[in-house]
Amino acid sequence: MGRRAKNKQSDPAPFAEVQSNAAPRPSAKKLGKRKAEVEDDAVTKRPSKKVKETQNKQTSSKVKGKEASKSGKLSKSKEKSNKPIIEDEGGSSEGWEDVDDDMDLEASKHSLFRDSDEGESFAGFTGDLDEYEMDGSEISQDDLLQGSVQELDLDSDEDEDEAPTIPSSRIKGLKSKQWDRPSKIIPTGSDDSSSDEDEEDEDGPVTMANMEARSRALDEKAAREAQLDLEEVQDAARAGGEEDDDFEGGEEGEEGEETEGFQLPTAEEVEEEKKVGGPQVHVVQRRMRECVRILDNFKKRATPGRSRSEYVHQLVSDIASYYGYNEFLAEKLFQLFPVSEAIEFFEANEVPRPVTIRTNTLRTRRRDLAQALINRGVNLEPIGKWTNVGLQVFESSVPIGATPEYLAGQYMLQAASSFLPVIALSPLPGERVLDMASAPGGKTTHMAALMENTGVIFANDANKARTKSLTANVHRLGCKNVVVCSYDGREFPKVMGGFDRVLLDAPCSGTGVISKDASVKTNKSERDFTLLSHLQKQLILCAIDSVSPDSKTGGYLVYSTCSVMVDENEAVVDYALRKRPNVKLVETGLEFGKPGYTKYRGKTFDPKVALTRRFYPHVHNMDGFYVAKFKIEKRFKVKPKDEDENDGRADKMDVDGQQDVGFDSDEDRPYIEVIEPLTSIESKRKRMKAKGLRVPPRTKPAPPPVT
Ligand SMILES: C[S@@+](CC[C@H](N)C(=O)[O-])C[C@H]1O[C@@H](n2cnc3c(N)ncnc32)[C@H](O)[C@@H]1O
Repeated sequence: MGRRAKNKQSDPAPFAEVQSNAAPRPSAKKLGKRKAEVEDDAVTKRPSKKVKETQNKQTSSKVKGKEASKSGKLSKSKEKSNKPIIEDEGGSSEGWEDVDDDMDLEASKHSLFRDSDEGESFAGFTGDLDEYEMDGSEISQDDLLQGSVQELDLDSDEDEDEAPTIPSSRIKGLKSKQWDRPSKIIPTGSDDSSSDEDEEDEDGPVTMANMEARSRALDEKAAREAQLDLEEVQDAARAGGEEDDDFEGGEEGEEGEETEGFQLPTAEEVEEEKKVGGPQVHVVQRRMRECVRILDNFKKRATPGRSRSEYVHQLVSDIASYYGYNEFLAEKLFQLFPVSEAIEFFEANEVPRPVTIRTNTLRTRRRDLAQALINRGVNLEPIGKWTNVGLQVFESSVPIGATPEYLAGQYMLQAASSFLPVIALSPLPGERVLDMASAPGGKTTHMAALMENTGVIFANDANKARTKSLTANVHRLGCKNVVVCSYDGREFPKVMGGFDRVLLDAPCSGTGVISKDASVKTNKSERDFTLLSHLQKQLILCAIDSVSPDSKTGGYLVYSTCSVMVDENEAVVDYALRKRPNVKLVETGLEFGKPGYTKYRGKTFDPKVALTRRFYPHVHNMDGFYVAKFKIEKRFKVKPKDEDENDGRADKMDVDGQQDVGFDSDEDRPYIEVIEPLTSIESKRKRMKAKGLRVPPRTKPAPPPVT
């Protein structure tokens, strides 16, 4: 069983849905882990709006299957529709006998499956820094070189190469509100224009000819449902259940607003709760609702004498126990959002994201792939307008990770968010590209397709074991312009430089992919974030220095993570801007995403950091992700500026200046101290030996850095 499957969570209903009079439970320590179990007991009540919409969506989902069935495509496979879409490698291939070759392919010739190249790839990784037993000061150099990369396993595990699995809840129970209907992978409230109210789903079979219209109608419906969901969550969070009718009154005229009936627990009560193993679930749920409601309008709703931080503290503590996070991480994530949005984020992490695939345009066209998969009984549709290679899979009677098309390399199983950095980088045919942390190759193979198998991509990953799956994917997808290598990214550009474009899809905490790997909820500590941010800062400087400012066609770096943490994103980007005055941030070219923070908890970043993009599960229905794009210019000499005048930043591109741009400021020292030993001749010799390369004689000086 894959890691994803192991970490799979059931899909509990939003806390707001569980009535506060649910049957009391004796103890609720580790509530998060037992949440689903608890909810079985709890009386659930869905707001009427929700019920209606849910019925619609279920109908719609069924209708899709019915349509396909009518067209003769799913007649047998429908019976098997409860089978997993994707099975572990070696999973069965049953369902293939359902293939119907009679589909009128001509009908598909026009319409939505425009061919093109974009998007791809899989989502991030999640590393477990706890496995890396090191204590800051006692790290040996070799540990830092190899341990930090390989033992940390700073890689995403929800990879397309590893027998893709879908949590069974996606297929069987249809519990997930986001899964059991075609929820759209786009920003909510997007630019969908057209049209008719409720286009009927039952008016005929799905064909390639009518699929675009159908798809649009479903998208619209999904957008409406998403909006209703959002409103519902917000209402529930604010109003705290139907008994709290005071919220409807709005902000005005609430003078005598009801605050009675809920009091924060006293220290003694908290102690009592602890003694009996923690609070009961319904107590936690009610307290969370009340805290959200009060924090939403603290002045009017708080109990006199209680501070805002007391409510926040209680809410964070309850979030941690309810959703199963450690308190440190619950608080760090909570701080990212306004109060009720934070709840939406935590809720979204309980729900799996849609299954998506990327067409490999080196092997096929999207419409042909869609047709082939429809013929096999796969229910799918294009992801959204922002990608012309992505398909979202709703249900399938065959394992999506083992179809003949998959094995023939016609597609990659990839999270929609992983398409984004490659779209932002937009490598061109004939270019020289570095993918600095590339395994298992979702983004590498996407880039190879955009480059039409020309030029060259150096696909590097420090973890040698992971380069095996990278190589396998490169072969399966027919990428002929890829050279796989395994260096610590911090050795670039000394290993090689002069790239037109570089992608640094950095090792990160995986806080954007908690729905795929729930272990992140409990295995991250403050020290992990410090170490990761440190590594990311080292890597980004090396990535910048690997780009050729003289590139005729490019000169770009894209930095991405599957983390939502500011320390791993904006703080790293801002650091790079300060350390390398020859780079500037540019538009990512992505049509959606929230702007990066320019101010966060007392820190101020370069205003241009707003050009970077954040993606969230609760907003975009995709994994949490971050994308920044830099243009690298020539390294002119710069004149140091008066610290006071310029916030310590060098005056960029002042050719009359004196001081070269470099690493050698005091601020860099802690980073250099780690890098330097790693690039010493001796450790280089060791690494070369380990790789089976010929080691140069000891007298030979190390090659000069490539600039
Ligand atoms: C987020 S994953 C990359 C996913 C990949 N870009 C894809 O789309 O398939 C991060 C990768 O960074 C690698 N890594 C960790 N530390 C590294 C380092 N110092 N240098 C290069 N790669 C590193 C991990 O082995 C992991 O494969």
